[in-house]
Amino acid sequence: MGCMEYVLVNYRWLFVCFFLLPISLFYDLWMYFRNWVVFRLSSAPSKHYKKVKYVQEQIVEWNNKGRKTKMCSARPGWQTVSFRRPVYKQHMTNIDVNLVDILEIDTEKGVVRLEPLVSMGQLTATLNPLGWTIPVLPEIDDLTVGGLVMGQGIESSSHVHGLFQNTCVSYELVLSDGAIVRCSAKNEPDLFYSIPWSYGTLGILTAVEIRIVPAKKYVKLSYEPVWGLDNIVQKFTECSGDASNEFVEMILFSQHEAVMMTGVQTNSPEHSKINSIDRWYKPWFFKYVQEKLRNNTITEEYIPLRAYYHRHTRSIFWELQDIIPFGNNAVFRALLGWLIPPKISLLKLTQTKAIKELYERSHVFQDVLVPVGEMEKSLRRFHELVDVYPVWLCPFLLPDRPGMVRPRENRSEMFVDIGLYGTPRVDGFDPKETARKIEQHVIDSNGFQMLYADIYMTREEFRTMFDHGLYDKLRSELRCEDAFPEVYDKVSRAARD
Ligand SMILES: Cc1cc2nc3c(=O)[nH]c(=O)nc-3n(C[C@@H](O)[C@H](O)[C@H](O)COP(=O)(O)OP(=O)(O)OC[C@H]3O[C@@H](n4cnc5c(N)ncnc54)[C@H](O)[C@@H]3O)c2cc1C
Ligand SMILES: NC(=O)C1=CN([C@@H]2O[C@H](COP(=O)(O)OP(=O)(O)OC[C@H]3O[C@@H](n4cnc5c(N)ncnc54)[C@H](OP(=O)(O)O)[C@@H]3O)[C@@H](O)[C@H]2O)C=CC1
Ligand SMILES: CC(C)=CCC[C@@H](C)[C@H]1CC[C@H]2C3=C(CC[C@]12C)[C@@]1(C)CC[C@H](O)C[C@@H]1CC3
Repeated sequence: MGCMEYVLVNYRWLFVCFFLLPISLFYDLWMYFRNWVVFRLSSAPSKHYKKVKYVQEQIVEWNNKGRKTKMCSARPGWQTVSFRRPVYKQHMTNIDVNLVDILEIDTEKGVVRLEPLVSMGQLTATLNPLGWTIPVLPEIDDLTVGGLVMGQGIESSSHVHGLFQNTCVSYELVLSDGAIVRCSAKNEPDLFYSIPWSYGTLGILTAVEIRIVPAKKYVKLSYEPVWGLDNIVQKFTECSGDASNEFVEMILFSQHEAVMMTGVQTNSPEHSKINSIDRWYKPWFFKYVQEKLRNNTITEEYIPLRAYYHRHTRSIFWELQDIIPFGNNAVFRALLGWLIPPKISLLKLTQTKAIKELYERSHVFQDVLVPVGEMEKSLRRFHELVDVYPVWLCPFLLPDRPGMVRPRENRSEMFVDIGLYGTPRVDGFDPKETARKIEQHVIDSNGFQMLYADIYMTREEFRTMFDHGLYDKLRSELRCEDAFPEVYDKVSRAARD
């Protein structure tokens, strides 16, 4: 390892603090200015169909040239919120999809109409001041509507509303022949239910309508420390089944220590208990939550809604502690905390081969979705396999609807997302072998894996985990076979570098 490489691997914070953070700041300022101009001129939203026409033209041209290679979006791999880069983009026809705007907020119909590249940060900045929100708002600022619809999205309100796609009302798509189609549960239900988890392999998404619900100014959040795995699972199951909780989330700090968080929105906070956790000088959220384990008491406070939504953005869950080890230090926060976090896309763009290999060898990013009844067994198994803490636990309701992901018993079922992000502490950790064991556990538990993470399953195993019945039918009807790859060929380890 050369000298420069050694510094970049072992002192990545030097590069991040002195180079990446200032660049992230300029990038944010540029986007802020761009959005401000767009909003003032109101020009881009009115140009939606002009931009969609451009997508159509590219697909028609691809047809005219003989449908020779498959298609995917031209969004560069470094911009996506996942560790891997999509190598498949190199040998496919890349369709330029410049659709970044919030098109319309229709409070009478109760929907917001969005282009696929609208990010979660942009959406909360727009909707929340107007007194509206969407039912499931995934917490990382840079996640996009298109990625969440075509992939999957989850948040602490999912135990009531389901996954991100379960809150969508309609999709607008350009198909492989260049035609535009609009589908909803009533009109074209087969296509509507096949789009989630399809990873852009049925068509190019150009707009989405999502339900909106009134937003209040604060979330009244309660923190309850829980000890002992039995109690942890019992408390989690109880709170997830209680629909009076608008938000439910648990963070597991060891196999036997957790903090349960439940919340409701309110406009009447107790002023002495307001905590704006998003201020730059405040501790990182997960560290702050961990402090709650010091006392065996339930505490409550009022967090501004947008700060609650993006509570894990500042520390990228707990990933930033590996990049800037002193990032949560009070002095650092006071002086430079306002520059945090570096953009995930820039971290990806600038990571060297050595850093990438280091993460590959000694890091895990996995979100495992299993029925709540399998939670205890799964937590024990993942403790044996990786011993990574904190662990993110988020419940979600899986409704009985057609599509790739559905409950086995043909009735809605409560699931838990077990998020494993960090450095495994087990001896002899082997990323591939461990991932295979996790996958087998998920299949045996009638669960699913989030597909942004590494997938080592064979095609047959993948088809066992995800129901391809409706998807295959639609791919054949819409002439997708020579137009778009199968999902497996976009998400398997072989397709991503
Ligand atoms: C009615 C209306 C219509 C609009 N229509 C459009 C449109 O069609 N197209 C368009 O592009 N824009 C539109 N806008 C502008 C709108 O998208 C946002 O105001 C704009 O994107 C600025 O958002 P921001 O996230 O960059 O700004 P800021 O709120 O200043 O945020 C700056 C950065 O910090 C992050 N951030 C801010 N607060 C928090 C927090 N509490 N926790 C964590 N991170 C945080 C943000 O996500 C962002 O990355 C519209 C606005 C309104 C009110
Ligand atoms: N809280 C949460 O729920 C979190 C979720 N995630 C994961 O992150 C992913 C989203 O990341 P993000 O960077 O936004 O998205 P990505 O760019 O990673 O896109 C995900 C997939 O959606 C496809 N896609 C996106 N837009 C379109 C479109 N307009 N038309 C057709 N296909 C499209 C992409 O196709 P193509 O390959 O052709 O570009 C890609 O296969 C989700 O899949 C989710 O699982 C990550 C962190 C947190
Ligand atoms: C809440 C859910 C469902 C998932 C959260 C997953 C995220 C914590 C990870 C998804 C992609 C990850 C990446 C990184 C950190 C953790 C994620 C955001 C890095 C920024 C870590 C540093 C590397 O150099 C680049 C990584 C890119 C992907």
